[in-house]
Amino acid sequence: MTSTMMDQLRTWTEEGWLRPLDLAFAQFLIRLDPQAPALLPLAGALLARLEGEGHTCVALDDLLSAPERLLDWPAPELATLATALGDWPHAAAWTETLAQSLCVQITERNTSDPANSAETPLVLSAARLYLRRYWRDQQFIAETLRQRAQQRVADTVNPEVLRPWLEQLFPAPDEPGDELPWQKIACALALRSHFGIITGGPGTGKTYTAARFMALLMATSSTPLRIVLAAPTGKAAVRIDESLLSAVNTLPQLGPRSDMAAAFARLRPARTLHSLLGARPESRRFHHHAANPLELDVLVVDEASMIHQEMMAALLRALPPTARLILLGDQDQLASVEAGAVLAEICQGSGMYDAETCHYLQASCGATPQPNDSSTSPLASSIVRLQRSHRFNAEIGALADAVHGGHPETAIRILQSAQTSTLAWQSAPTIHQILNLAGTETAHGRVWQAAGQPPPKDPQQHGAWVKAILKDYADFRILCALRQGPWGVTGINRAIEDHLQRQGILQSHGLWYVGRPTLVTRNDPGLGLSNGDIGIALPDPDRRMRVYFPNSDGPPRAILPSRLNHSESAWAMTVHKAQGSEFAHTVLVLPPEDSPVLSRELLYTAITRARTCFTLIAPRARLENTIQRQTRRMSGLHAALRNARH
Ligand SMILES: Nc1ncnc2c1ncn2[C@@H]1O[C@H](COP(=O)(O)OP(=O)(O)OP(=O)(O)O)[C@@H](O)[C@H]1O
Repeated sequence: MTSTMMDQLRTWTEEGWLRPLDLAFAQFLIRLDPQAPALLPLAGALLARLEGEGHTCVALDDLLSAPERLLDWPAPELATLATALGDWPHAAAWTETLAQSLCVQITERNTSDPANSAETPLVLSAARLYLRRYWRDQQFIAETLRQRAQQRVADTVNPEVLRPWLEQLFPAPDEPGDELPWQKIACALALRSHFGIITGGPGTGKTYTAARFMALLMATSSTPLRIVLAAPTGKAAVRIDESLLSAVNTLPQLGPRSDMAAAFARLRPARTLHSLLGARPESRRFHHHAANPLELDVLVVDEASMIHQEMMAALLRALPPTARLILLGDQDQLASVEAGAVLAEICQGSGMYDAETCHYLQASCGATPQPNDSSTSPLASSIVRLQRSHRFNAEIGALADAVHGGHPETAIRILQSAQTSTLAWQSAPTIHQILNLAGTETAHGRVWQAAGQPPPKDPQQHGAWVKAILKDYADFRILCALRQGPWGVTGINRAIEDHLQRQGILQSHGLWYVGRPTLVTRNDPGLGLSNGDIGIALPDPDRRMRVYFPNSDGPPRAILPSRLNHSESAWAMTVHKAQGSEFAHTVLVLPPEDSPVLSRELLYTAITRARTCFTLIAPRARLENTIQRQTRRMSGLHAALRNARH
């Protein structure tokens, strides 16, 4: 029976429906437990395959009721899978069968049984099957966040004392007609406990609010605080630096202003989470952990939707229990590339505040939401969702709302009736449209032109020339849903490079050419570069090619191309890689054929990258079913947050 199952897994691997890694994991389980039932290798291979898609567990009811929603397999393979699963048609049958294996711990069974509490590679808990490390991280995150949210900071400012400070920082309601002053509420809640989340769409004032929270901490603390800013990627770290700078400029006088401005200046530059925790090359371990915690009092992390589960666990382990953690992010954006959707899971069911919290808000903010004690998450009172965008162009905002709400007809109406150049839609896509867009009308065209000119000889002028080119490049971006294929990143990058060569603009000598935008694809601590950083290959004053990277603290950094071992061209990039960035003009290309990666969250994320102009290149049918497809990552974190431990 088990050998027949292994044959089937091998066939699926040869046909490409499972990865060699998935098969290898099934083989590993069988080596550990040769007598195991046939369900074990099947469960192991599916679990590994789905982990590769970002799920932190397999929810058995989801798998058994609708495997086609989870696995992008053709109908015959799905039918074979359904037959294979037929012997274990419900979660209880899985529990009974997998309880016979040495490889699975069933958490609901008697954990005093040594066989059951051993460090098995798999854990089955509440009808969800996990790789042990995911289960362990999930339980740790849930337990730690519950404790943090419930623990009040020792020196909380009295709400009556806080009130005039908050009135000074948030002088008027967000907008006449706004129901509640959510930014003020977010600030007051963040001050009260060791954990807080400020979520909301783009431009809703997350950084604006966080800056006021930090200013209040600085103004009211009797001792100097060690405040650290961080983000999951280098790009996002640069952006929070920039946003914070403009937020500080809008701060009212709060105590000695010059001190405050200097104190904020000392917070920069923001760190990436990898560098903050002290990532070690080729290792999952970090320099900072529970026994060697970070030395800080307050940690503010931006773009928290990009934090994957393993990173969140590492961060919480390294955080001293007395330190405050504030997460900023948009829960509706695409989740991290790696497994988990931590921010969305934590924020699920938020927006309900218990009576004690409402009492505190009334006293400190002079306004409060209705108390609601029926919340399913103990963290709900630590989370605030900001409602109104202060930056967004109305048409882009309306389109983002229609997509987020799952209304294809409304989205199409908005795109078709756009009166300004803010929105454009090409519903019969051709590669020429993309080349035209990238070539003439936009900042890319200026990059090409500038790169073709001789570089200034004077170092200062040269620095300004490089900065201007980097800025032009940062104003325009083509985003793709897919990596491969003619409508994916590789196809479009190649089409643009071929086009430039035909036009005589690009003089290519192998991989590198003047004007090549270059995306770093792996962290390189030696060079001080992070996965996702983008530079442009340009001549230095002596006409030697260097790749120049933006640097918020000074002139662009020049790196020898030969030192960039992991990089690719970046005329186009994936929506995933663009997370944490914004461009004046964003173009999104969807392929003509359907693909499971085309989801509402991906489209929402792409639209919200656009600051002033968004162009969609996609057939109508693709747009419709992209809006209809909602991705849901399987995870037990929300349930674990509700249920303390199980
Ligand atoms: N209450 C407010 N009154 C006036 N301006 C505001 C207010 N809140 C935010 N803004 C302005 O709106 C803009 C966007 O704010 P901010 O950068 O804080 O938003 P964000 O939610 O952090 O954006 P992103 O999603 O891009 O990170 C900024 O220019 C900020 O100064």
